[in-house]
Amino acid sequence: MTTVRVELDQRAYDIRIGAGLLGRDTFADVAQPKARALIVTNTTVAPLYAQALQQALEPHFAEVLQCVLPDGEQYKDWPTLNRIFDALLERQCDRKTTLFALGGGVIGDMTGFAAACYMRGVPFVQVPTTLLAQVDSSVGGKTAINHPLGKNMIGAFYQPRLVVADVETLRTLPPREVSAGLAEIIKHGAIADAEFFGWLETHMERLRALEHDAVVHAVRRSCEIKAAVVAQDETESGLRAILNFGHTFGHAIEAGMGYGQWLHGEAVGAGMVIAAGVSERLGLLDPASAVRLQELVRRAGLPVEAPALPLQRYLDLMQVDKKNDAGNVRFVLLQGLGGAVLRAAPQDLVTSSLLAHGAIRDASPAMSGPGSPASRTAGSLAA
Ligand SMILES: NC(=O)c1ccc[n+]([C@@H]2O[C@H](COP(=O)([O-])OP(=O)(O)OC[C@H]3O[C@@H](n4cnc5c(N)ncnc54)[C@H](O)[C@@H]3O)[C@@H](O)[C@H]2O)c1
Ligand SMILES: O=C(O)C(=O)C[C@@H](O)[C@H](O)[C@H](O)COP(=O)(O)O
Ligand SMILES: [Zn+2]
Repeated sequence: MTTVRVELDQRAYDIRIGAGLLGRDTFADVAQPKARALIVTNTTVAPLYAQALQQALEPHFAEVLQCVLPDGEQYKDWPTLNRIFDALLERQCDRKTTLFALGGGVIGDMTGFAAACYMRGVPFVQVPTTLLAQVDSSVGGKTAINHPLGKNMIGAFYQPRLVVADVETLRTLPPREVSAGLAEIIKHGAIADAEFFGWLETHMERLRALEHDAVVHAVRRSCEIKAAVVAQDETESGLRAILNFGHTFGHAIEAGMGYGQWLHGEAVGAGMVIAAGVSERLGLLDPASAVRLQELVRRAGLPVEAPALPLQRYLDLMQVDKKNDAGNVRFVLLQGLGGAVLRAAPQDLVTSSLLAHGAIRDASPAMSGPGSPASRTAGSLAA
């Protein structure tokens, strides 16, 4: 087992990474022998891993309960979140109850948000079982549900007490979900560590085959990068926004297509390519580096083209983004490979990159001429 520490003073916590951690005594230091634990999971993960976690927790808690939710991004919503509160209240769970998020990012984000709200805050532990959740969503305390008009729009910053990433659980993950996790790993290299980006170029096939040493290295390095950013800027007043590279376009794709159609990691993959295109057009990123990023995304099994929505639809969707400032859309752009900046970008460059990567220009003159809806949006996008 290897451990990464998220340094947040009184709320610092460990990320434990290794094989077989669910079957070992990994949870002793979050034990509450007189209190209850509630495992929150979904219909796909429960039959695979809930029993193992139940057994690992039983020696440490008075009672271990389970709440099994429907599976899918489309259930990251109010009614499904309420089912966690129903489970807690039906069993009269008190404020010592610890929630365990067993699953991918959807379960992690919802369980964390439920833990932040229930009785104004109860402890929670992340037990991520997807690659994406192990390298990204289980770390850093962003918790949320989606709104039809925007991704992760209702939520809280609320840190877990512990993260346990058992890489053995990845063996049952469909290849498409492995690729989705690789998107966030590539993101970490692209924004913060050019050497790691180069390592990913060399080891992409080993990662897609889930070779143990390669996976542990990628999970660990991703967690180190994310933990260092979160420790400096927990609530995204500045630096933390770099973790959103690819997400302005990615979230527009997810919401625009309907949650669950494109996986989050797929949307981020295409979103990073489009954001690199904007960076290149602004002269922040050299063309060869933009090609390297696109090629690595493609080799990860991810789309490098956005879905063919009308350009104006993309521009409208991007108006709903937490990074926006007084109506100005702000993008995380690459400043060379391994560096990132948050800034607005001229509309024509954003449009040009979107059109180069799949968005469709509306053929109607009324939609594309001066004074059209597209050109009105231009004003609020300008730097
Ligand atoms: N909080 C954050 O910092 C953060 C970071 C990145 C992403 N996210 C959020 O995370 C979500 C995406 O997470 P995700 O990619 O894990 O998707 P997900 O949670 O939907 O899981 C993907 C699929 O894999 C299944 N699954 C999970 N573990 C499995 C296993 N071991 N074997 C077989 N199947 C398994 C799930 O049931 C689901 O069908 C999005 O909602 C995104 O917004 C949050
Ligand atoms: O932890 C962060 O900060 C991130 O931005 C990580 C992202 O990969 C993740 O998708 C996050 O949920 C996006 O946050 P949001 O605030 O843009 O919803
Ligand atoms: Zn993400």
